[in-house]
Amino acid sequence: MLGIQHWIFSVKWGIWTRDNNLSNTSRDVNILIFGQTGQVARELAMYEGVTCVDRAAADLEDPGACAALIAARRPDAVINAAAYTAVDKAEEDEARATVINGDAPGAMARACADLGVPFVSISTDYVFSGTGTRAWQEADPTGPLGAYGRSKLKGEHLVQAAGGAYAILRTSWVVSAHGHNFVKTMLRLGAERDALTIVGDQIGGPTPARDIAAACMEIARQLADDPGKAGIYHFAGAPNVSWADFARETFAVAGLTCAVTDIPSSDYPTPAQRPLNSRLDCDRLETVFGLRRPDWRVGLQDIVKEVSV
Ligand SMILES: NC(=O)C1=CN([C@@H]2O[C@H](COP(=O)(O)OP(=O)(O)OC[C@H]3O[C@@H](n4cnc5c(N)ncnc54)[C@H](OP(=O)(O)O)[C@@H]3O)[C@@H](O)[C@H]2O)C=CC1
Ligand SMILES: Cc1cn([C@H]2C[C@H](O)[C@@H](COP(=O)(O)OP(=O)(O)O[C@H]3O[C@@H](C)C(=O)[C@@H](O)[C@H]3O)O2)c(=O)[nH]c1=O
Ligand SMILES: [Mg+2]
Repeated sequence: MLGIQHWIFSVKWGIWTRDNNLSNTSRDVNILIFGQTGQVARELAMYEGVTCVDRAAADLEDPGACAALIAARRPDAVINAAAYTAVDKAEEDEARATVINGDAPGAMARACADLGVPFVSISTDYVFSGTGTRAWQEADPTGPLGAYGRSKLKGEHLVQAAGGAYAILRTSWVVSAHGHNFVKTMLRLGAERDALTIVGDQIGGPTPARDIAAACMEIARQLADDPGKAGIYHFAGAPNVSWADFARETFAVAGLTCAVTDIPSSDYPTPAQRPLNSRLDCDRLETVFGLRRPDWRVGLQDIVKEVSV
């Protein structure tokens, strides 16, 4: 049930947006973010009115503690930007990944539903099997290929089951100037090597963490106004590319000379299998929230600049 708390939040945010003509957060609004060091968490930390909690303050291996923190702090909204994201390592550590990516967001969602405040949780293209070439829609059947995808899918199910004003934002191929990601790996390898072989048969939308943070903030704001918008949404950068082409574009932007040869996924064996088709159909998010796919080539310019300074 969405109660008085929810109503106050909606009014606070409404006043801010009217006065400032900005789709941004209010000084008076208090948004709790799980995660502090991660790619998306670091971008969320740039907003006013947010409090990021790290592993020491809230360990997702203890879902009950995460829920208790929400109940004690009574925030106006919660965004979960913490997760077990080591895709290959998850294959041998599935129980831990499942608590962190499954049970913890479930507990957070229930605590938010009890308080009557919006909850935004981030999920992944890896909940899909990757068959075909059509872009995945929100209602398409899931079929994760590995432990990470299965653990994130459990999180989706538990968040949905909690009810409340939730949004599950499925994104893909997150990149930023911080933490571990493909762009940073390519900037390092591209400076060391003359040539690289990169998989060319996995296709998806690279998504700057900064754009994900902005989307999460806007979704939380709109959910406060209209909990009827609760649901699963896709959000990925455009245009879709292969990892090989993404590497080429990264080298071009960075001015690095490194030849890229396309290889099939079968020539790049990893403990976890990745989906070949990671294309996400993002129309629903645009229709309901007015949020469009960001052009990752714009974000890439910023990331390369920020990494090299
Ligand atoms: N990275 C990607 O390519 C993609 C990510 N996603 C999803 O987007 C979201 C954000 O990902 P991203 O920013 O890349 O994540 P990162 O891998 O950059 O960061 C993960 C964050 O989670 C925290 N964390 C991990 N385990 C715990 C724990 N037990 N308790 C508390 N905090 C913990 C980490 O903290 P610490 O520093 O202490 O380890 C870190 O802050 C996640 O839900 C992820 O599944 C979706 C699609 C693609
Ligand atoms: C370094 C390197 C990678 N690759 C391939 C491996 C892989 O298929 C692809 C990308 O490598 P990564 O290690 O970034 O892949 P990965 O960690 O699986 O990335 C995924 O992370 C999780 C958290 C998600 O949710 C996904 O959306 C996705 O971003 O590039 C090469 O082909 N050659 C190389 O030299
Ligand atoms: Mg990775």
